[in-house]
Amino acid sequence: MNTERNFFLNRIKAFKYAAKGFWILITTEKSIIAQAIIGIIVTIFGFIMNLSATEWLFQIIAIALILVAESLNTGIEKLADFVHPEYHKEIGRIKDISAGAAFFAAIFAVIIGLIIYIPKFIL
Ligand SMILES: Nc1ncnc2c1ncn2[C@@H]1O[C@H](COP(=O)(O)OP(=O)(O)OP(=O)(O)O)[C@@H](O)[C@H]1O
Repeated sequence: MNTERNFFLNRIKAFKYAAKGFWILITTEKSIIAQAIIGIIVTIFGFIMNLSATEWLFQIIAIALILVAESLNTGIEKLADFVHPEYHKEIGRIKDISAGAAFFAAIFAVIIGLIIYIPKFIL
């Protein structure tokens, strides 16, 4: 019973830490704020273009993919700067790889965007 209670208390605590991290990201991290603003603009555009339910789902997934990848990239950059603030070739490589993950997400988000919007403008 007690371990069960601890489990739930720990889950609530973990949720609070995660919410704190979310708040840090959206209030202090310029790259996340910029991506969130783009996400809001694209969402407004979605309303203007009257997207179908399926198109909305893919657009929301694309926005989420970008924000999640960018957030993890930010975390890895912070960790790298903390463990090794000075210049190091390997830190540069780690940061490049981490940024590459965000780039991956961006490529697929653009593909999703093209599939949704090209027919609306061309057909
Ligand atoms: N300590 C370092 N040692 C070697 N290369 C680094 C180091 N810090 C940054 N770099 C290089 O500079 C690039 C940009 O790093 P930085 O941490 O400034 O990321 P950024 O994308 O500019 O960050 P932000 O998301 O804050 O704009 C890295 O991908 C890496 O190639």
